[in-house]
Amino acid sequence: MEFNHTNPQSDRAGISSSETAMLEALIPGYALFSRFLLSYLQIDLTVYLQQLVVLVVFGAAIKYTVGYISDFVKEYLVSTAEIRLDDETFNYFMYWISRQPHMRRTNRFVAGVKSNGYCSESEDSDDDDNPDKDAGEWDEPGSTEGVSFDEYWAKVISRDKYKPLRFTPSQGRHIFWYKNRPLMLERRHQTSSHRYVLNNERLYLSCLGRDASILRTVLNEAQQAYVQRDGNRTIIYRGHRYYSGGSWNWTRCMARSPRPLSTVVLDPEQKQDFIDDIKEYLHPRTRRWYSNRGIPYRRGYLLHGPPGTGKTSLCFAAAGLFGLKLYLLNLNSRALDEDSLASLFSELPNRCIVLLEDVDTAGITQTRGKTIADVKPKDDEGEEGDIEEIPEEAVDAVVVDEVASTAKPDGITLSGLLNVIDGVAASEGRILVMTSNHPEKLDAALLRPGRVDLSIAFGYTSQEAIEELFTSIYMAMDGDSPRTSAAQRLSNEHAKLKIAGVSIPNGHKRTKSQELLEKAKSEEKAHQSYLKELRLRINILAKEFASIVPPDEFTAAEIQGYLLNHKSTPEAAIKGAGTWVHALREKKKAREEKNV
Ligand SMILES: Nc1ncnc2c1ncn2[C@@H]1O[C@H](COP(=O)(O)OP(=O)(O)OP(=O)(O)O)[C@@H](O)[C@H]1O
Repeated sequence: MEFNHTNPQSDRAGISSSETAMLEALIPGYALFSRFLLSYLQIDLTVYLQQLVVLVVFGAAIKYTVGYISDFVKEYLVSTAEIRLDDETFNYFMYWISRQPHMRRTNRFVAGVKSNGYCSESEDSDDDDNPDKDAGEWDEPGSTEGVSFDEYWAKVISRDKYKPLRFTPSQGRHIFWYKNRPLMLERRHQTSSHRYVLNNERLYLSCLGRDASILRTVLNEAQQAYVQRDGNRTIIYRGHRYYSGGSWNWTRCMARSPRPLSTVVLDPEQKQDFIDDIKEYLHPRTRRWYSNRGIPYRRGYLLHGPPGTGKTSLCFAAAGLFGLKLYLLNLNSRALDEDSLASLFSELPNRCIVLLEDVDTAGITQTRGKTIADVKPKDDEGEEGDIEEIPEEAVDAVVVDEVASTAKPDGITLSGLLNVIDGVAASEGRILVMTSNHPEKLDAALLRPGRVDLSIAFGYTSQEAIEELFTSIYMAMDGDSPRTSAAQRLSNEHAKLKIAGVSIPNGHKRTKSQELLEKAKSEEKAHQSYLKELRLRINILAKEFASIVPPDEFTAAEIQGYLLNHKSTPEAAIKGAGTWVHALREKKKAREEKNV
């Protein structure tokens, strides 16, 4: 029965080789590994093959089942909100969570002096970073009296040294309770192929159940907390990208106290025109009016004039007056290409001011100068209003040709800018303000109505403006004077006592509250008469100062700079004005000669 005789060794070897081949196909390197074990450790893997296969299959089944269950849970039993780093919601949430009680108990956290530690900007996101707050503390009723500057300053400096630490959740998963419901936050780094990505994070906020309303509530609350902290401050954003090669985004860079419009010295009519124009544009009926007529709802302004004459200040004051956010973009950045510019403009909110400063230096001025001259008849040159005479199609046709021949390898071209300002896909609802020191260098196409609807010329300071600047520096303003604070304090105390119903014991005719009120009234009266006297005195000094400083020769910035050197001594400012004028003239002359 030789035929039936079986050699277990050869049989096993036979099974082994076929199975090894099969396993080799499934697990590359299996044959080598099993031979290695057999030769050096005398372990025959084929003996354990069945167990191994069962183990692998079991493992795979468990993995699959867990994955399936996890997917099922995620899909049907859990709701999740994804928050991306480049969106402002990330700031809202991090700010909010850093102030939650559970962050004091968690054992895994990121410690930092900013709640959003990823931000490269010097964002004054925390209340503690707000310089207005320091000033406010100094003004606080009672704080000025009996507190010397040295004491106050020591307090501020010590607080600056010990910036409060903010704690935010670290990478990974965190469970916390919100309104008696468990929520899970996952902070995750996204892997990126970019070498320069320092931090590319996402947050995933989940709750049990398919009803995600609790997540919306959390995020709304976070937004409210973040926005409330800003109060009436003007929020400034900057076009920015986190890393080379990354996408451009608007990054919040600071929140500043609004600048009162009255502090911008400009021809009152021009100032009013600008403000009225914006007001009219923002009116809801105007939006409807535009849309009924198929006109794109956009408004553009050009503020032009020498440096330091108040262009940026006016724009900033307007943003504060209308409570609009200010979006700054530097067109000079070589890294900014046309696609990025278009994407930035497409992300603008419905109502905001976009400020493009010094457009004449953005390298887009010469791009079409020659071409426009070609299109324009020679005898039309220099006449105002000729810009509109250029047929639109001709201009646009030229743009394409010209761009093809002059497009730079980096930076933006004029056509790119024109497209985002009023191309078919251009954003609506925003107010565009461009500033320029040399409007004559700007291309006519950039200035045509629809792109620039109102131009405001800023010039050197006139005699009235010099007087106004002088008055604005030396005139007492709200909060300047401790007297105002004292009167305010007394009045507040009176109100508090009134609310608390505090009164002097029986037998006394007048309540303490009444006494305080009368004291506050008399202090206020004295303060008002002091202000009246001061106003009269400052007006006389302002005229004197304006008679020394020649009109239409210096910028407001130059005059303001000089007056700031004599901040509390107007008489000294007048005394030194003649010498200052002479010195500044010499300086300017020397600069001009150097430039020639
Ligand atoms: N018309 C003005 N009224 C009040 N302050 C002014 C005026 N012009 C300039 N200043 C002061 O001068 C400084 C510079 O002003 P601002 O930045 O607005 O000038 P600008 O015209 O935008 O200058 P640039 O062209 O260099 O950007 C600010 O501190 C501002 O307070």
